[in-house]
Amino acid sequence: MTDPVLSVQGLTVEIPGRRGILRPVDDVSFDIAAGEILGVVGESGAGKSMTGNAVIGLLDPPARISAGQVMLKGEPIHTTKGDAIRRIRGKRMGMIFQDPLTSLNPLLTIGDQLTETILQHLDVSEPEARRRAMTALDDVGIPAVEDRIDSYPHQFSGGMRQRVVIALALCAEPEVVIADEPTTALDVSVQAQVLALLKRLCREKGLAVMLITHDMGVIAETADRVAVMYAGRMAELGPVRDVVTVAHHPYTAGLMASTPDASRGEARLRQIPGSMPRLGNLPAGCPFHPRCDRVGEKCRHDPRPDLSVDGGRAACWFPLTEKAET
Ligand SMILES: Nc1ncnc2c1ncn2[C@@H]1O[C@H](COP(=O)(O)OP(=O)(O)OP(=O)(O)O)[C@@H](O)[C@H]1O
Repeated sequence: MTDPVLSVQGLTVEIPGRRGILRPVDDVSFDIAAGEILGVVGESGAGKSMTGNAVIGLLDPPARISAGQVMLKGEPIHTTKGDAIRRIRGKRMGMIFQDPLTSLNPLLTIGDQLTETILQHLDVSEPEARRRAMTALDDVGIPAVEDRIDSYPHQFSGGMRQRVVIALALCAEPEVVIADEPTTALDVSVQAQVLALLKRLCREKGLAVMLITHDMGVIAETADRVAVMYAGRMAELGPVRDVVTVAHHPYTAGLMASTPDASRGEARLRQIPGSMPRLGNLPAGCPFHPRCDRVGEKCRHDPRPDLSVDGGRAACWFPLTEKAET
């Protein structure tokens, strides 16, 4: 891989609670290169959003980064606070959330919101900012931009609003984009269009994109590499085409099996039995072991192995490429 734009190493987030310290993100590491989409996938509560929020400096106290580092083009940003992190967030890292209405101000036209953001982060004149706002809207496929730029968010459909949010995240020309369930609130057909747009912009603008989703289908369609998370830790990391062909971690295989393949007309899902353990009540050994059909004695007692950089792709004692313990 060329030098990564975003490098996350050993990232750990802690939340002090009445019954002790919770670790919603535990020793998570990944890199994202320019023009690459890393998909982060897992069920609800896996720690995906918390990872994204930690990377972009948006953790709500008392949650805090307790270990590890976040490097943006080799520069550590995990200790950056206040105005400095706000500047990085607007200018160098953009964020796209699930609900476009949380990112848009209902009282301002989309043109004013874009122009304001551009003026805040780029050293350009007001007419130039307005021109760039138009280009940004054009880039995300808003038709008849000249007629729509002075419209308010509620005058757009859900899909078009999410395009505006993408324009807003990209208008200050960031290097990294974190998209947290960007299409979950949209109809399936609109979802595909918005994901295709994100992919095109990632390639054209050389963005490093972290795409957070619970949907393996979205990953298969959109991402280049995938990080599978379970109970705050990384279960598997690898190129999407390898992972969807042969999952190494039983949890990844379970996620794949519960994703319907529309091309084969599949509708019924085979859900993974059981549910993700609560953070304050993690089982001993591998946290996935109570749900795992390959569980061996080791899994009940020994912490799961680390992901090894070369060799093992999954944090599992008995990955699917090896014979299960009998
Ligand atoms: N303030 C908090 N105090 C205690 N636990 C928290 C707090 N905020 C989040 N958590 C827990 O942290 C874990 C990770 O949450 P996170 O939102 O990152 O999961 P996620 O994978 O993004 O799931 P979802 O898709 O539902 O958003 C969850 O178990 C959640 O209950």
